[in-house]
Amino acid sequence: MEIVLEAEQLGKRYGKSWALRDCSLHLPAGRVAALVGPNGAGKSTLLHLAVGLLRPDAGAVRIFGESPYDNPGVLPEIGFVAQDTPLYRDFTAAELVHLGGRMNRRWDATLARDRLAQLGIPPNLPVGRLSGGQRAQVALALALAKRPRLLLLDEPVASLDPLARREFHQSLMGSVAESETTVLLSSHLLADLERVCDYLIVLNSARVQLVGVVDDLIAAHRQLVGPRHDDGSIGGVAEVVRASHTDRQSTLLVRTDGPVTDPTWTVRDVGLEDVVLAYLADGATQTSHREWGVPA
Ligand SMILES: Nc1ncnc2c1ncn2[C@@H]1O[C@H](COP(=O)(O)OP(=O)(O)OP(=O)(O)O)[C@@H](O)[C@H]1O
Repeated sequence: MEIVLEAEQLGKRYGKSWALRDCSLHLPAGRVAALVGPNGAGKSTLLHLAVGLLRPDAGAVRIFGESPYDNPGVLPEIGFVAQDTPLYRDFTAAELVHLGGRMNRRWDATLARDRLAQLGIPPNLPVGRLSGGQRAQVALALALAKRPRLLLLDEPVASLDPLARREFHQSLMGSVAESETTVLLSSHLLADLERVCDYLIVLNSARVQLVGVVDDLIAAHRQLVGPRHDDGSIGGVAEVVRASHTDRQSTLLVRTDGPVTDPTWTVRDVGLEDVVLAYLADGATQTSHREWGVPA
């Protein structure tokens, strides 16, 4: 199994605060991976480290075995669309496609033009006058024209309406299926991600909470509902990820290590959104409450 992106105890600090800490994970080739977490979790920081825009303060990140900060030779293999889809606003889409050809050794202008024509993007209008969604499509077309082996997208659909989001994801999936590109995209839209991603990385408060193949993660978690349960082990449960209680009843999101056969529990399957939200529920707000001087 080829590993495209590998982070080992990776950390980045701004002043005294860690934006990313002890981040260890790997992304196998051919995956379409979701990078999720609340605002300020460290998603953009991880992507910027992966593309060599930031230098790690601890540990290492390697893309195809190379440090992107120390070895710019790996950068032609990476396509990156930053959060605000920065483009030269006075240039037209046609000019940007042409410019890309002058700036990149490997450049598929035909692919970019075909995509943009298919999407009805006007070629001769300055991109600053296109809609947010159209600009996102131009940025994606330019990134794909690079024929990258790894494509990093920082909240690519944030400015799109639901229909445009669906079209964006469909066209992205079509392109990467053809080219076998590995994709890592950050987003807050969990329901959308479930449709397009087969690998998941959850960040919270600068730390990795969960990494793995989506189907494996879903298969390894269950919701249990039963009489109030405050403590003690449950057969088949490796970890209680999140618990909520009423006076008489407990609802648990658990990671299993076998079948849960105790008949006092009603066992339900969970979706990706349930799993992610359970891992994000704890811990994030403690520091914030302290800093604001209000009770948690
Ligand atoms: N240039 C910077 N200077 C100081 N702190 C920064 C800087 N960039 C990011 N941070 C801090 O690092 C932390 C992680 O930020 P980052 O942008 O990686 O989060 P994110 O998960 O991408 O958030 P969002 O979902 O809001 O885009 C935050 O606490 C942020 O305030």
